[in-house]
Amino acid sequence: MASRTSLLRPLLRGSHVGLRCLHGSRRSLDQAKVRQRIADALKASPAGAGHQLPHDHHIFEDADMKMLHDLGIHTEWVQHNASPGTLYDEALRYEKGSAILSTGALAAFSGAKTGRSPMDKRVVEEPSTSEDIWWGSVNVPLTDKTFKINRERAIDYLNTRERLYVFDGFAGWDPEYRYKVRVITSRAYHALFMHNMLIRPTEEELANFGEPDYTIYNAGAFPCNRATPGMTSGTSVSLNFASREVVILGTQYAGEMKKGVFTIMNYLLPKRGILSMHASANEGRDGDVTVFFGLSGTGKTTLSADENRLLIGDDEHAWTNKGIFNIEGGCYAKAIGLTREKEPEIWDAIRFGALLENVVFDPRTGEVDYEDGSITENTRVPYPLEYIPNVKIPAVGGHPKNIIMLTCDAFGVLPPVSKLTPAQAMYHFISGYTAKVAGTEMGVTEPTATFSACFGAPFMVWHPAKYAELLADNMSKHNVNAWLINTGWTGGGFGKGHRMSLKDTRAIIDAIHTGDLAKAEYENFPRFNLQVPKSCPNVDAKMLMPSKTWSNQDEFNNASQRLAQLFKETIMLTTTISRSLNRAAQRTSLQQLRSKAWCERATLVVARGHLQAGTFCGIELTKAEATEHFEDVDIGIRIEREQRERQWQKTATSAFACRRLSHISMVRLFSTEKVVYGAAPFPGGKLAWNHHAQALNLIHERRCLQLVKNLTAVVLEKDEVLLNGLVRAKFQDEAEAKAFATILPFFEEAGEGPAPSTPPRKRDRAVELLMATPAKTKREEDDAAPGTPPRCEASKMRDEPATPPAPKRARQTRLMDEEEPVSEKTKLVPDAPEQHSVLMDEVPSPLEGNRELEKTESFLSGLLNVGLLLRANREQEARGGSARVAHGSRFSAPPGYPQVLMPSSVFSLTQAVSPKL
Ligand SMILES: Nc1ncnc2c1ncn2[C@@H]1O[C@H](COP(=O)(O)OP(=O)(O)O)[C@@H](O)[C@H]1O
Ligand SMILES: C=C(OP(=O)(O)O)C(=O)O
Repeated sequence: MASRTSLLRPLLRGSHVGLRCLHGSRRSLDQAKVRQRIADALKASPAGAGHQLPHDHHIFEDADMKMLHDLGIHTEWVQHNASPGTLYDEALRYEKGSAILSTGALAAFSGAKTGRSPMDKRVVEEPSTSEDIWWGSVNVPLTDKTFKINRERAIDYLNTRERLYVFDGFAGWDPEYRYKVRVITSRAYHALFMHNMLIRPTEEELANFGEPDYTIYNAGAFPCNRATPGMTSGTSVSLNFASREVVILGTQYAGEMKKGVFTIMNYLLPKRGILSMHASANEGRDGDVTVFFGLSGTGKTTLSADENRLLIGDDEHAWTNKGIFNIEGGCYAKAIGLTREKEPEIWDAIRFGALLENVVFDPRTGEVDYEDGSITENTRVPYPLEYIPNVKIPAVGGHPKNIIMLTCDAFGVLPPVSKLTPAQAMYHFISGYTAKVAGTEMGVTEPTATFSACFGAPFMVWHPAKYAELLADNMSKHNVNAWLINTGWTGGGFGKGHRMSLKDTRAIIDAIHTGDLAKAEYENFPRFNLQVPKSCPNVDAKMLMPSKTWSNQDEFNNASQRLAQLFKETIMLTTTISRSLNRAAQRTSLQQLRSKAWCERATLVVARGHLQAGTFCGIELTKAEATEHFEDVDIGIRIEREQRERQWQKTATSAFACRRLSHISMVRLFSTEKVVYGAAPFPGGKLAWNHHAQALNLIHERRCLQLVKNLTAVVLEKDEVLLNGLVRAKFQDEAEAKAFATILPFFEEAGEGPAPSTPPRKRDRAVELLMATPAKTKREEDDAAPGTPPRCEASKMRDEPATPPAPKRARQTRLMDEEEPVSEKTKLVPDAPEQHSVLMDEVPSPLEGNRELEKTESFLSGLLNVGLLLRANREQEARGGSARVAHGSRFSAPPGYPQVLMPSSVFSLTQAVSPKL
């Protein structure tokens, strides 16, 4: 066994002396002279004998050099798309610990970081993309200024290096969706990694490469400055979609580059209506394609390498109207515990040109100990696709016949295989339940349950609904079978049971491919309502039903209940995320924010470490502004301070639950991961919450229905409804818009809270008025005399007059919320603000005339479906049945309810199949 110190000892010393003389050379030298000087230098070097003279294109052409100079890079020695042999040489000479192993693979070490650093990923917030991005804990915003500081720091560092490596390659095997990526790095190891992982250009393609679409500056050996605003550690991976750059500082884990490219593709492809997938894929002899979705460690690489099928790719794919294509040119397999018997294709791919990262080996023999995880559990081997014998090049395939969702269930509860309905497939795609395995992310040391939307939340850029909608669309068009496979634990959870055997998982996948599994008899797996086969060729039937593998049934029931609870909470979170509505709303100016009607309802909260006007779309304020405009400023500041002192939970619970919660409930609540959102009428206000379960309880049990209860609607145009005076929802036609308005009373009735204070007669009248309000055309509005207040049906209805003065040019009246019912809880808030009737022109809708309508629709349908389904579920359950929800984009309302056509949404599907507690 190799000792750690011996591993890190440089293998070759001083052999670069001769090469150094090149640094004085000027780039104006022609290439022949440069090559001659290298040859001379090599001859003079102690290791020179037999040293391979770099191929022509290893040295940049002058034009390319100029391109680098323009980026601020002035290092003279730049290897361009060097061959693996050259990169081996370079690594052996200049990178500590590098060695050629017995298989011919190159051993490389990534230093302190041996896994991804998701907490240190940042995305530049800038106008051209900010509305598209799903901001939150995955896509943490960064200012352009900080990005520039990091970029400059990276370039400064690269300029201190005597040798740099540039690799130009492609992402995407379909030429129509192919992007050019340039990687600039100070490590030969990184260049070889990207040589393996990107699609390698031919000589001709390289000659015509031109300007890249995206550039990655990998200065991972040098830390970022943690005092730079927005940086929280010495590591930073920052993406800038506007400048099309990625800057890496403070981590040499090579996976950051590959996942950086994937993140870029996850932005660019959906923007073009193409689904990108964190999935592997292979193809049968008959051309049938299988896609394996899964978070890291669930088995995408392992299971897609199948001797009976052609490998298309092991990690990142896209699905167009032609079929699927791989994004990458290589595979990135896990090496821990690797054996030839279990994973022969991967084992045989470990040869010259492949890298072995962070493995322990015997320096005398070069033999690797694959069981040794003492450097990291995340030992890896990147190799080119062609190293798998049965690979499909070009790496494209037809439309999938089977979609397999891989989950590594650390609870040991989910069956090894279940057949999914389309609704269940969407449900599991959106929830993305699995366990993070040790090592892949820094800090994860044992399997940890997680819900990673789209089975790859860390790499998604848009809201998960964007990917879910594309997947739902593709699946319905191409009649795909969907399966859920648990590659995690069985017979007990992590620590008690054991990992599903690879042999069984492979046998199950074989049976899917032969069609045997589809023909099997199925039984129901209770609580999760999954269809589980009673038998599967080459698998012990007892294995198939999880309860039968546990010795203690009480423990099984507890674990299953716990997991179901987690699912329930997560899907509730996911279905109610406001998508990018909050970003749209952010465009509202501070001036509008200062308008009295808004201020009175403002609540200050802390989100993303900044003081924000909670119910006002997350607009960031200075403390001075906050103090000037908001009476509640002290609470916000206190929270901010206490948050810093890590007393978040206490503060959140005491401050919000006792005092501010009902205040905020005025503007409705819903929640995402640990964050409670104020929804309509001012979406996007955020409250930080420490325990999302706790927050959910508050919302789910007490507030959710009030959330929908308080919606009001005005039919604006034939097909457009104005919701709560702010959010416009566009419907297919007038009938749908009217149906929407008609359904509102049902939400009101569905509320679990105290009866609304408005008498039913008034309520009916409101609906009548809503329905009767003639759709005002733009022309009619323009024709109205300036200064003439509009017909205010809402204020006619109300006992009190509308408070604000008539606007100069009013167009549309907002029908006000019903008064908030005064419950015991709201009484806790003596200063609960009043809601005022405001005319639209006074507080113009931030959504007006913008492109958010579609997103609004999705948001609304998600929101509304929650309300409808809760009621439907209750009623159906009361009758002893389960909720009835139609597949597709339509919600089938319970008998006696009007049939409501909702805009296309996957949310109704997901709600329908949520596990029963
Ligand atoms: N039943 C199983 N199915 C798939 N992988 C398994 C199974 N049991 C153990 N493993 C191990 O889990 C790891 C899966 O990793 P990998 O295939 O690289 O996942 P991904 O490509 O999804 O990140 C491999 O090390 C594999 O040997
Ligand atoms: C490389 C990674 O993913 P995967 O395990 O899916 O290859 C990663 O998450 O860093």
